[in-house]
Amino acid sequence: MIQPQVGFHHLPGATPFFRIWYGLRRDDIAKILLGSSAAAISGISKPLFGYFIMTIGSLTSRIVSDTSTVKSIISDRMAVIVQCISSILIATTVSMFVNWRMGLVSWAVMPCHFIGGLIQAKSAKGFYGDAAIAHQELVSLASEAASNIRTVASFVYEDEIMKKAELSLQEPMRITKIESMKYGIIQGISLCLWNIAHAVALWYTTVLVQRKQASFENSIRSYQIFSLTVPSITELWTLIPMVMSAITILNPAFDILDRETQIVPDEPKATSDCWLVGRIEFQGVNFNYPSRPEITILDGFNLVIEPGQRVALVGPSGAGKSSVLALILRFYDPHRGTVLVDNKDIRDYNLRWLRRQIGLVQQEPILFNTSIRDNISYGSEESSETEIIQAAMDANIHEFISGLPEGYGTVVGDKGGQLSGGQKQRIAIARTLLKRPDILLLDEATSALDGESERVVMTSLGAKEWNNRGERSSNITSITVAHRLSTVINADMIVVMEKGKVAETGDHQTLISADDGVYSRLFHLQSNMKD
Ligand SMILES: Nc1ncnc2c1ncn2[C@@H]1O[C@H](COP(=O)(O)OP(=O)(O)OP(=O)(O)O)[C@@H](O)[C@H]1O
Repeated sequence: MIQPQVGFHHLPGATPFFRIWYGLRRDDIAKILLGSSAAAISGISKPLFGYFIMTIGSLTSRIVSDTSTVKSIISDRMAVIVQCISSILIATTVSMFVNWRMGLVSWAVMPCHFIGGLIQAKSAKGFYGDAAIAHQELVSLASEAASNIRTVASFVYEDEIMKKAELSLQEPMRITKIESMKYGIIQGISLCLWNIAHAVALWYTTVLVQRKQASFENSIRSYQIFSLTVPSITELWTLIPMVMSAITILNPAFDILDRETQIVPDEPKATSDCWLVGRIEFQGVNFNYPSRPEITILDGFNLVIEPGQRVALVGPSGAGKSSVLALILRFYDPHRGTVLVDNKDIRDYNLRWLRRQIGLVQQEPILFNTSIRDNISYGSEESSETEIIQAAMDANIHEFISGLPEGYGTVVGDKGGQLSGGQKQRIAIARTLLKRPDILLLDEATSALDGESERVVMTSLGAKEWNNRGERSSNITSITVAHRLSTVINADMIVVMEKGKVAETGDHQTLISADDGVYSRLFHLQSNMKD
């Protein structure tokens, strides 16, 4: 199965706080604070990722919780912080004006609040961070379990999932308990410092009155200004830790955004108005997945597919068939060697344009919880009803759709759950045909169809040509990956793969006549199983 590539592109690296407020880059700040060499040593440069490896759950959790954190930092907390700072400044000026001695005392006791606030900030950091991580793990687990609910239920795995959920919360809960106790004590100390500041200010007020250095009215005014401002100071110091902790939570979110894909979809920029003829060539391709660099998947792989040819890739599981399709779609680049499309290196095409010319149908098609019509026209929204129906006919699904009470307006349910596997596959084939691809990649795309249905679909796909593109009328190039050899019997060329290499090529008749060949052995094995 081919996994889709998800790329996050070109977001500048910056710490969240500064990125939000000043748009400064992280390495700029590091350079300012530490000097450029420190930035290099600390590895602050942007990470490069060939592939994005993350569960849907944790990604969803980040999107939901982190974006609301950004909102709360920007819209709520920052407004209050600015309000506190301005009221402190105004109050200090006024109290200096009323009685400068009192004004100075107000400033003199400020360190009590600063120290209390700093201790709070330090203790709050770990407190919020752990809760966020625990939440993320739980969301990931819940989303995975919910999206695979049938597998979970069929293995009676519900209790295990509950245990895992409890387990994932145990350690953070232990840490949170300790942290909340620490936080409470620290909060108490900081309130104590707050009261000390009040007591000192009040005591000094009485001293000033006794020494006649201030009138009773002015000293009361000055003390009132001070005491009314202290809550702002305290609030400021309770908000700053919150913002600091929120920034800690945001760091992983920005780490995701800072990821850059090695395969940039918009380079080179130039696209083409033409279509592809459909010639594909693999020249000495060596390939391994970035997540498992030690395992060679394709080893000196050579293959030429002529325009309009119907090619089948067969071979034992794990031979690298789907990986060949992944390279044509440029989900990955080969480690060594070249993939050519129409005699041009695949890397020289604008990737988005190239992918638009290629249709892929996978074994487990992804359908959306919307109508059959919308599912078929996905990505080809400008298509007419006639074109949608024609695509459905080619995929041998029109009859079934017409028989439904709501026809093409029938909603297919979450992930197409209200349809059978074969119906989903045929809708996915119709969707891909509507895209009018020049190259069609079928990865076990008809595995859920019965023999007759598969024959109709494969015959229709084999004869497919897009006549309405000017002078062009050649068949589309198709590559079919299949385990069931009856699927590929009519292919123009069957490529038998073994351990990342081409073991045999030829049409069905040629390959079957080689008694000791891999294809012949597989074919007879499958025929015997049928008997
Ligand atoms: N995303 C991935 N990361 C790491 N290894 C992978 C990845 N996808 C596939 N592989 C490994 O690459 C090898 C070839 O996989 P591939 O899917 O191309 O084989 P295949 O011939 O299509 O197999 P099957 O017929 O079972 O679908 C396998 O050993 C598989 O474990």
